[in-house]
Amino acid sequence: MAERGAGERGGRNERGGAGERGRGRPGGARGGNGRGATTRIDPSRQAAYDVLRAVAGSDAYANLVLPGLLAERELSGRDAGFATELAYGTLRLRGRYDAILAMCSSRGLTSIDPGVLDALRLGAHQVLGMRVAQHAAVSETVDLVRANVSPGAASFANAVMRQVTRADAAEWERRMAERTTDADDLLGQRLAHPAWIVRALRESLALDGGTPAGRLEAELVALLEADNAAPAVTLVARPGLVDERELTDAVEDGVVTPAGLAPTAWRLAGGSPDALPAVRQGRMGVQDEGSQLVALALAGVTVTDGDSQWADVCAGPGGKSALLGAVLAQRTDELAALGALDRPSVLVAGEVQPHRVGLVERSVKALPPELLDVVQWDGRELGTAHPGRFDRVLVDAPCTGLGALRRRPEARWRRTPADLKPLALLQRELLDAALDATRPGGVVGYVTCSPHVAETRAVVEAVTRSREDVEVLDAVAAVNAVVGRPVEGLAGPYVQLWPHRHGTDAMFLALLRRV
Ligand SMILES: C[S@@+](CC[C@H](N)C(=O)[O-])C[C@H]1O[C@@H](n2cnc3c(N)ncnc32)[C@H](O)[C@@H]1O
Repeated sequence: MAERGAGERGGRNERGGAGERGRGRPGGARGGNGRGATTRIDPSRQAAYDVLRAVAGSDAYANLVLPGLLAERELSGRDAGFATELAYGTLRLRGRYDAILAMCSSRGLTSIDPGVLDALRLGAHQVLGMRVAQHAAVSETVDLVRANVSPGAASFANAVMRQVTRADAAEWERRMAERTTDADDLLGQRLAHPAWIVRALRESLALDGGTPAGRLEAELVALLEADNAAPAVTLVARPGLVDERELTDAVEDGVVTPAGLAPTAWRLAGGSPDALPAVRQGRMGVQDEGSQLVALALAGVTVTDGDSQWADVCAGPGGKSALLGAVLAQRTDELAALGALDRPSVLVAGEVQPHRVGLVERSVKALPPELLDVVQWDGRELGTAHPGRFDRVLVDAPCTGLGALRRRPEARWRRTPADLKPLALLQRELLDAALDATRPGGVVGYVTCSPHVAETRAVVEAVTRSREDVEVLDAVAAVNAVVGRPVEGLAGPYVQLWPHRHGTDAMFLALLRRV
């Protein structure tokens, strides 16, 4: 064991001198299950392993489990960074590592103990996806299995890991190609996406007029690669709540840089967003730049004859409600100064899940309370509850989330094609209800964080075909107006943003005027 410890430290030093990380801290397992009583398990690897087990065993979300686990085990700095990269990277690239492990194991993956399989996935990521020394990755994986599963399983893990180290990533890709005839399957294995998602993304890129001619396959690869890269943290500075001086100081101090498209969007240079007082106070928040762009585009479309009644149909957890609310507050002040406010302004933010209603309330805490009406509702009933009431309505519909795969490492392996049909039906019902609740002349923004055609243009086209009171607006012009210049790679009339093209989640926006 002593030699393993030394080897392990060597491996870490190759990653940047974190040799003594985690020693003597609470949280390091010492022979879990009492089976390997003398083995000292690296706390970071144990934390990553526990995240994978939680994700597999209880449908937990890694980004919700990991922070609590790191805090509970007092892992910070490099230890926390290593555990995070190990857990998220392994979860993202799971399909790739499974394809490789299948070639290294004498048993089919489905007959391997799930705990052993997760440890092997972590080991494969250390060898093939991180710069951890091979001997360290092998011995730490074996120790993890011995401590968490059994000594017998540890020798199996040792045999598999030794096979994994016998080839480099390029050689494993060559071997994958030998075993697969389906091109989407192979691309999916290489770049760790299920084949049905590869096909769906290709279809969406093919229908997107922003995809340059002859570049479909190259764009697809760039998109899949972008899904595998951890995104930078983007903040929103809610208009009217953060003053210019505060932002200038944050830029001068190297804390943030302008994100580049939305005027409200700022990239965090590093560290925790909560370190910023404006974030703690709800004047700023963590929000993808694409989410900001689509909300600001809806808020910017010209609406005449009153603009005080806004609704956010699917509000939880409240990021877009907070941005729309801040814009509405500013607009209300401007109208009041001109004596042109016809009635009190309100943003009704509704959400079906009670606990997410609470999240919305937290998100909008910095806004004037009289401006926000946070409610629990089923958005499908909006049209009958409030016919023709609203000037602007956002439908940020529940969706597969295929546009935010880089943020939710496990999501791509959880979703199945069977999710699409019920979601598409719900999306159509929500959009229909939103149009019914909008007055003639008012505008609805239909948004998804999925680029899947079944959830985007197919929903919009099904609804617009079935009604005669809807005009499709040019959403590209609305986004360009927000950015202040033409954004490359947008074709219209809908907006489809892409991680590899725009550095945002793959958000979709359609703007519809009720006529
Ligand atoms: C994509 S999320 C919205 C994200 C939110 N707009 C934001 O920016 O923070 C979709 C939300 O719709 C909610 N939802 C699902 N079905 C709904 C329904 N029938 N009525 C209202 N909300 C619903 C989900 O619970 C989820 O919180």
